[in-house]
Amino acid sequence: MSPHQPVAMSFLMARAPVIPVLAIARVEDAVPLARALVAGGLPVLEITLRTPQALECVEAVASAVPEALVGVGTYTRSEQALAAREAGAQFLVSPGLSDALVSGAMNADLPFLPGVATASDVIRAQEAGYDHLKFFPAESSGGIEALKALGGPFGDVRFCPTGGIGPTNCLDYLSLPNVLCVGGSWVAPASAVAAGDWERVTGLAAAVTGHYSASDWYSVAGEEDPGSGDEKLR
Ligand SMILES: O=C[C@H](O)COP(=O)(O)O
Ligand SMILES: CC(=O)C(=O)O
Repeated sequence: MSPHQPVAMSFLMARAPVIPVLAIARVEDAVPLARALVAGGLPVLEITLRTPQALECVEAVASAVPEALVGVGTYTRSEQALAAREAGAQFLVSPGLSDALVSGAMNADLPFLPGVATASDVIRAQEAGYDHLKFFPAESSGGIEALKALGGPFGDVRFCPTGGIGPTNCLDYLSLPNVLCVGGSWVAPASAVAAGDWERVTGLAAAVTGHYSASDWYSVAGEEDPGSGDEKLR
């Protein structure tokens, strides 16, 4: 196990209540999308390898949005780890766990958030040295009740549930003692990204974080604030 992994992952997972899970279709959307999420209080971003240009997006965000902590998601093949690191990724997220993925993450010296769905998966992750885990797919793997049950035998494990989480159930997940944050795509809807509606993205993020103002949005978006700066986005 990489000795710094639990510290780094615990920091990342405690940094914000939601890790946006992003599949970015156009490289030019990556930076404004990242800025909009940061402005809404969500600086830890997972850019998934689900689009061919994902690593270009990581590179763009890593160099243009220093406030963001950008990682690569949908890490499913060990060779992706070094490519992610070279693009500027600061962590790796996978829907699952394998020996090869662990080796790849260690070779790249990147913190790794492996995906688990069962007690046996958790034991396997612990054997590999990981106690900060993604619970995926959260809703269809038993959701909140499953996390409560896993909290019995695995009281020291901390989870980032992902899959089927949105504005109506995220606070219930976040209230669990073994949940540090949740992952989800709802804060960056494809329709908002396609339309360049960054203020909507910031509003969805701020609806969870709750304390970000319009002036923050204009400041991070690099635009002039036409208002007083005190108006809430939501
Ligand atoms: O595959 C699912 C994504 O990782 C996130 O799930 P979601 O779209 O339900 O938030
Ligand atoms: C779902 C997930 O864990 C991922 O794409 O990284």
